[in-house]
Order: sequence, then structure tokens, then C-alpha cells
Amino acid sequence: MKVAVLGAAGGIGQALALLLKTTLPAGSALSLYDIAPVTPGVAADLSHIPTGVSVVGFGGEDPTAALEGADIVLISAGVARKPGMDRADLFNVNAGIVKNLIEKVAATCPTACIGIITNPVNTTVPIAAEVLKKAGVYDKKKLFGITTLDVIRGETFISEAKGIDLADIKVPVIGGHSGVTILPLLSQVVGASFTDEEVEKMTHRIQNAGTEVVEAKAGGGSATLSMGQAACRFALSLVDALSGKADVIEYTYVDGGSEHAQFFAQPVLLGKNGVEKVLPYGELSAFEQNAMDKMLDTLKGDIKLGVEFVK
Ligand SMILES: NC(=O)C1=CN([C@@H]2O[C@H](COP(=O)(O)OP(=O)(O)OC[C@H]3O[C@@H](n4cnc5c(N)ncnc54)[C@H](O)[C@@H]3O)[C@@H](O)[C@H]2O)C=CC1
Ligand SMILES: O=C([O-])CC(=O)C(=O)O
Repeated sequence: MKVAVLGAAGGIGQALALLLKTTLPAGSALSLYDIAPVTPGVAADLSHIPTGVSVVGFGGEDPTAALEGADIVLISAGVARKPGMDRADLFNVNAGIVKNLIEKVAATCPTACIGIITNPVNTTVPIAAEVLKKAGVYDKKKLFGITTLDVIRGETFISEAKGIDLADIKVPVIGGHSGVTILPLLSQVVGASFTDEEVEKMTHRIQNAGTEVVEAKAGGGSATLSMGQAACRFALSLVDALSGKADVIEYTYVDGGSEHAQFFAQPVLLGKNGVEKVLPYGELSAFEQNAMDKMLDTLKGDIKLGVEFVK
């Protein structure tokens, strides 16, 4: 299995590359690309770690060499937030970066599974879909917005608050990946009960966890290490599923026929060809239904922006 990381010299890219180098199955190949000239050096550095994962790195304007033969492409190239910014403020720069990179993916490894990390995810994933459609190679089973960070934050915060063992906790998070579109389903967390006030506070904390990190980093960027871990978890699940493992389920933002919006994050059964089946997300509490009703216009607007950017 060959995994390419685009944006590999950045905060997320380097953390993700390190985690993949140390956890991908032996025999895997890791291919790193970033516009920054340091990238072959990042690969050289990682190559001294004794694991069965080979690693090469490419810098400069053209990602083609890094993409050849890739089975999975993970994209974290682009700019990150500073205090006072919303994820939507990244659109102006990151939309063009994702568009250009996906054009290269379409030309070089059109059957690869693509995981998008670059914000605003609600919009960059529809951009990727439109670019792939234009190139005639769109397979909606193979395009994913990586929302795993919302899930692992939910697991961490609720485990801490409720004393649930991390090995047992599962926190569904549906919708999208920004502000109110991040909808944790606390009513479905097994083994935890919440007062109305706790539901409101915990939902708000998970929705604003990205901003918590942006403010704590005080102008030095947004979440990188936790995102590296989240993307690694998602990528390893994808590797497992593509390799034939059964029952691999992750929450991810897909073009999955949702009744709510063209792209929607929900549980997805992964298989040998990417999305095997988009699964139902179950019953919502009154609080969650109300939050869903209120956020759908925002999510649909984010999607429309992406579609129109390419058209
Ligand atoms: N999906 C999610 O849950 C999360 C998404 N993010 C997003 O991930 C993105 C990356 O964040 P960081 O790694 O912290 O930023 P960073 O600034 O540390 O790294 C970004 C990297 O992208 C590279 N880059 C820029 N333009 C490029 C191009 N055209 N081709 C190839 N590489 C290019 C830069 O050289 C840099 O190395 C941001 O948009 C951020 O908002 C961040 C955290 C969570
Ligand atoms: O908040 C940001 O800008 C980065 C991000 O998506 C997150 O940490 O969830």
C-alpha cells in the first residue's frame, strides 16, 4: 500500500508522517510532498527510523512524482488559522491549493482514495469532487473529508468528564467540520448520562476545540499533533479496509446520499473500494435535532461555495 501526504512539511504533515512511518504495516510505502524545499530532508530524517515502511520526499511545484502509484492521498497542504479567524477565512488561499493538487491527483493516481484535511473541510471536499468530476474520474466512494479530530476530542473530553475507560468510549460526531456544523451525538454515548447543562457545555467544547488550540498557540497555528493522530487513525482504518479487513467503521464527511446535504459526516463502513456503505446515525435527542435544524443552512452554504468555485 502506498500512502502519499501532500503538505508533508507542515505541522500536521510532519506529525502524520512520523505516525505513519511507525504504524503502517511493514511493506508499505510513504511518499511525502510539500512545496517547501525541506521535504526531501523530512523524508531522510524519517528514513532513519527502523520500521518496514519505506519513505521518499519531494519538494517544489509539482507533486506528480509523489503521487505515482498512490493508493491513498492525504492532503494537509494550505494555511492554518490564527486567533480571530474562522475556518471559512482560509477559503481564499486554500481553495486554490486544493483545486491544483486534486488536478494532479486526477491526472496521476485517479483511483486513489483521497482524505482531505485542509480547511475549510466543508468546502474543500466539494471542491475536490468538482475537480474530479471535470476530469471524468470522480468516484464518490473514494473521497473523504477527515473529521476524526472531532471524534477523538469527544472521546477525550467525555472520558475525562465521566470517568469512562478510553478503551470503551465511542462518540459519534456528524454534520461537518466547523463551528455549529460539528454535531456530537452525546445522547448516544454508551455509559454516560448528561444533564441539559452538561450537554450544552460539552457540545460547545467539542465544537470550539479547534479555537481553543488556535488561541492557546497564540498566532503559532492550529491543532497539528492531535490532527496528526486523528488523520493517522483514519488512514490506518482505510488501509485495513482496503486490505480486506471487515467491519471497519469511521465517521467521515462524504458524498453519501444524505437527506440533509450533498456532503455530510456520518458513520461509514469502509471496504476494499473505499465507502462500502453509508450507515444511519440513529436517533437524535430534541437538543441534537434542534442543533441539526439550525446548522443545515450553514453547511449547505459551505458546500455551494465549493461547487461554485470550480464551476
Ligand atoms: N480537518 C481537520 O480537522 C483539521 C484541519 N486543519 C487544516 O490543515 C491545514 C494544514 O495545517 P498545518 O499543517 O497546521 O499548517 P502548516 O502551515 O504547518 O503546514 C501547511 C503546509 O502546506 C504546505 N503548502 C502550502 N501550499 C502548498 C502547495 N500548493 N502544495 C503543497 N504544499 C503546500 C506548506 O509549505 C506547509 O508546509 C490547514 O488548512 C488547517 O486549517 C488543521 C487541523 C484540523
Ligand atoms: O480549528 C482549526 O482551524 C483547525 C481545525 O480544523 C481543528 O482544530 O479542528
